[in-house]
Amino acid sequence: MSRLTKQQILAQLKHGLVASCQPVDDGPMDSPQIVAAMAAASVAGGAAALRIEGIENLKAVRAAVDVPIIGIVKRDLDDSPVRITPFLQDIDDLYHAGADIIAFDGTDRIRPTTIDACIKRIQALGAMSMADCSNFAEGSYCQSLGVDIIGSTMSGYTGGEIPTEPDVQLVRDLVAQGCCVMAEGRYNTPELAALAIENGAYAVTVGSALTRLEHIVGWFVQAINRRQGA
Ligand SMILES: CC(=O)N[C@H](C=O)[C@@H](O)[C@H](O)[C@H](O)COP(=O)(O)O
Repeated sequence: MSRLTKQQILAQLKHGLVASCQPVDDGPMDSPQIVAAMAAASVAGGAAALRIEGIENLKAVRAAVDVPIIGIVKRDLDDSPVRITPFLQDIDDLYHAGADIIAFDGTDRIRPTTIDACIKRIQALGAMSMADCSNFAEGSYCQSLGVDIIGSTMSGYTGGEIPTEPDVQLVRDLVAQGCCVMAEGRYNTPELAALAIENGAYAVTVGSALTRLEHIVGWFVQAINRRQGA
């Protein structure tokens, strides 16, 4: 498989929309064929890149599109809250399935593999790295270790109530620190996605609002029910 260079990937990503095609687990759309169709439809709509979970999904998407793919593997571990690409083997598998950028959890929590080891493995393979962080300290730390892209992905997901709005302030702070920032997490409308870019994000990733049909339908139903006082 021919691979994009880092320069080509960054040029393609710049100020672009990344469509995260992650169906609801075990839902009716959770199959590689459907994920590949979502990915192709997203590219047809103008997505600059894709974020894909799981090796089988990644292989199916790689065969269907040419745009850069951010690959992740999600696991539920017994002894760590870290879910996104926790093992070095996951990194190898994602690379060989065709990921251009490999994202991993960059939070400061108990984890099976150090952040440093993840970065070194991704670099050794020649892929680009992305750290999914929840706050400024984590983002700065990952940046200091040489991660290519810092994502705001985990903001709001490491404890407490999940906010409804995206963490635009974190994007601003990381940009001011000199990071190449992927705004991600709850950018649920076109206006919010545009706001991320306005605030200096290199690119913005949108998932639920594009590809989790159960969530989207639920938002509409809830709005109707609220209006009716239900
Ligand atoms: C916290 C976590 O595990 N986030 C995941 C990371 O891959 C996905 O579940 C999100 O859908 C993705 O980050 C995009 O965000 P949103 O769906 O809000 O547009």
